[in-house]
Amino acid sequence: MFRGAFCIFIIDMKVLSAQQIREADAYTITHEPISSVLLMERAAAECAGWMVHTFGEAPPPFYVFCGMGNNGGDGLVIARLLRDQGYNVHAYMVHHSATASPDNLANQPYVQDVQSIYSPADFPLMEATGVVVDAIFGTGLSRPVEGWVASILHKINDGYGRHTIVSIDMPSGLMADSVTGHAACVHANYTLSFQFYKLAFLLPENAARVGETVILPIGLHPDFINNVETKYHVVDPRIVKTIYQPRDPFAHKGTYGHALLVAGSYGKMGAAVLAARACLRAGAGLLTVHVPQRGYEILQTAVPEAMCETEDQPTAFSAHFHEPFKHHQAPGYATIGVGPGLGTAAATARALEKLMELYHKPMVLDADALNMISEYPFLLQKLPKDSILTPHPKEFERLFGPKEDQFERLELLSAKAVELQVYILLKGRFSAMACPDGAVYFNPTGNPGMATAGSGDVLTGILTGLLSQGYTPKAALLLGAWLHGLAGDLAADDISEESLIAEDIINYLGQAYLELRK
Ligand SMILES: NC(=O)C1=CN([C@@H]2O[C@H](COP(=O)(O)OP(=O)(O)OC[C@H]3O[C@@H](n4cnc5c(N)ncnc54)[C@H](O)[C@@H]3O)[C@@H](O)[C@H]2O)[C@@H](O)CC1
Ligand SMILES: [K+]
Repeated sequence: MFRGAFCIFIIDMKVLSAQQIREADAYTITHEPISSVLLMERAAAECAGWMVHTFGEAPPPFYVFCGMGNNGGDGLVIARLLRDQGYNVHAYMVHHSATASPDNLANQPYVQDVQSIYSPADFPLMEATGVVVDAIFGTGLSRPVEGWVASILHKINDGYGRHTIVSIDMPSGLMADSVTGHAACVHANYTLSFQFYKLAFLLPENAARVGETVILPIGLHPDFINNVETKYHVVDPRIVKTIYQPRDPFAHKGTYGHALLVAGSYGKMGAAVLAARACLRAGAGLLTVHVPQRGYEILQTAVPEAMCETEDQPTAFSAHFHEPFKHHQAPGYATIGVGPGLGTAAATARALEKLMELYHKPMVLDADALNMISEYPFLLQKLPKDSILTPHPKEFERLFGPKEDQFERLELLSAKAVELQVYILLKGRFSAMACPDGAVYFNPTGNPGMATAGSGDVLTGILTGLLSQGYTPKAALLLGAWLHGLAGDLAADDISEESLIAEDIINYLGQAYLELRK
């Protein structure tokens, strides 16, 4: 018996634009109410607290570079608070504008010995080690940083590796919602971002600038956050714990669905094996794997828990599918995952087309299934509604065309999910998952060790296994991407990122599930 879709209320972490953050700020000041200078104090106190907690054991000298807006105001307050705690703090004011913001001005009298910087010649000599606090520009940056101020940012970057660079709210020079390109920008080790991720942090081209993101709550008003409409979201533990459904004590294997995986071809049976193992470890009740005739023994030996089927009339040693999948059975499956190691033979593409004509529940399409769709774009119109597509950037480009930068790619991702009424997961450091309503969720789990052969096959298996159990496509997608990344993180903690192989992600999936129970 196939369990019905879970009814889930999904909460999430919104990604606000710079303009929306300003509105959140203004709303909080009016409705909490709190003065803007006290809100600055609260934000800066969070930063100073984080620094004491992180660097407090062997206090380094702190070099705090302040701008003339409110980001610089934060810097001034941080300098004061750290000095109050007895730390050795050097403070600087980078005079990039003629006037300072009112809250910056209000804080200036309380910080003594602030050295002014008017040109690169004023840049200080710093000790070999220390913490550089970058509070020059935040969300108020309105254009690329140029001229002597750009030189100051470059000089800060010259210390990267010797100094720990902590950017307040944003690395100075980074545009929050648009392309920074090659413009000058601080390269931070840590970015202490107030309350929200900024979209720029989630783009691969900015990874080296942002470093590790730490989100610090500063008490912006919950009414505003709940009501503000955003397209972009970051998945967090609260969301996945809400989605996750512990097992029913009265369950039997039929409760968790019968999944079909269509995968493997000559030389690529490993992809089928990995997807099958991942599907079972994700919790599918029953699994049938459809492989070419010559992959039969491999699959049966490597994954004894799965059932295996081949073509009705197998061609001897057939390397690809020449027969349609078992069409008469297809509708009975809870879901179907298609693509890992499948090959792109014309006969296989025809079989895929027939499968999509026959099967109307959401399926998972990856790898060669996507490559065949790129080759025969009319297949896009035959995708079952709410299916999940999981392209890596090259597959995405083959499917939907090239884009100049990730901002444009995300727009296209969202538009295609709406147009085709499917879910599309664009793989990357923060995999971006677009929904049929246009919303885009970023998954924060995972590490570079997962950039390894077969990692995508494992994700296909996990998603198929979750759909099979009755999770809705959206729930399966958000939970599956999270679990996949978390299993990779747990594996890397034990065996290193370098040694991590796809099988390890499967082996740590159980521990990732246990984390959800904590
Ligand atoms: N929005 C919020 O919720 C809060 C914001 N706070 C801080 O306020 C910051 C935003 O402050 P502001 O709006 O004052 O903006 P910023 O402090 O980021 O910068 C604005 C200043 O930079 C100048 N500027 C912009 N682009 C420039 C360029 N390319 N070259 C030279 N000068 C340039 C502007 O003329 C202005 O003087 C946030 O990043 C955060 O650090 C916190 O103090 C408290 C809460
Ligand atoms: K900054």
